[in-house]
Amino acid sequence: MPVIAVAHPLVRHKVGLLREADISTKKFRELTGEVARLLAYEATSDFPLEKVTINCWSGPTEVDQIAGRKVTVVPILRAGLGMLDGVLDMIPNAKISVVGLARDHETLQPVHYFEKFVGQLDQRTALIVDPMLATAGSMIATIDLLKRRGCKDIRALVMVAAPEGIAALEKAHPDVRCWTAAVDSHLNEDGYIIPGLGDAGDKIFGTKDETTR
Ligand SMILES: O=P(O)(O)OC[C@H]1O[C@H](OP(=O)(O)OP(=O)(O)O)[C@H](O)[C@@H]1O
Ligand SMILES: O=c1cc[nH]c(=O)[nH]1
Ligand SMILES: [Mg+2]
Repeated sequence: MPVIAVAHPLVRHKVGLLREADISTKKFRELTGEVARLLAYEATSDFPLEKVTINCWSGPTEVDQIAGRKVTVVPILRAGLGMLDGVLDMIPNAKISVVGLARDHETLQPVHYFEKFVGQLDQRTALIVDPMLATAGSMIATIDLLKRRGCKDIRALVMVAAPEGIAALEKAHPDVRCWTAAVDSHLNEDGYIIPGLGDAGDKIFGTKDETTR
């Protein structure tokens, strides 16, 4: 099942708070970070462990550590930056790759304007972060870029997904799992998720567009 709706009560509660129409930029950023931490926790639950012996206060002791996994977090600009710190709180040694895409308001197609990837993508788990999976055009384009560079373990973390985007993502990349905090009803005629969050990028950056909030 490539799209996993996280049912944890904390996640569901926080997504509900994010939907308040008059939410402040500060509160939206804080909640986005908190949801990102919880999604990262869920999406890493199968990371393998290995035993190592450390010097504990009581003497040599065998403990678990994550087995040599290299991770790159991939925020999709701009809105993905709002989730970056939350994921890094959980995986502080992760490297960061950045993809810049902006949806054309008429065609809804993602327009590519920036990319900077870390090396050794063939050996890394990529955790793509973007609050919104609407048509999934931006997510599919980012996965295409990662796969072209040899990345094989690709996971996506989103806060709200539309059924249309889920279907498109499952068709284009059935091997990629996507964790979402909510699956919403549908897209409106402008490609916005209903009920959704409005324009997540504008809310995180404080560039509120009165027509989409
Ligand atoms: O699934 P899609 O139909 O591609 O839509 C989702 C994309 O749209 C939003 O970004 P936007 O293009 O508005 O850019 P921004 O983050 O700079 O605001 C959002 O953050 C996703 O990247
Ligand atoms: O609902 C949506 C769809 C795309 N981008 C957003 O920020 N919100
Ligand atoms: Mg936007």
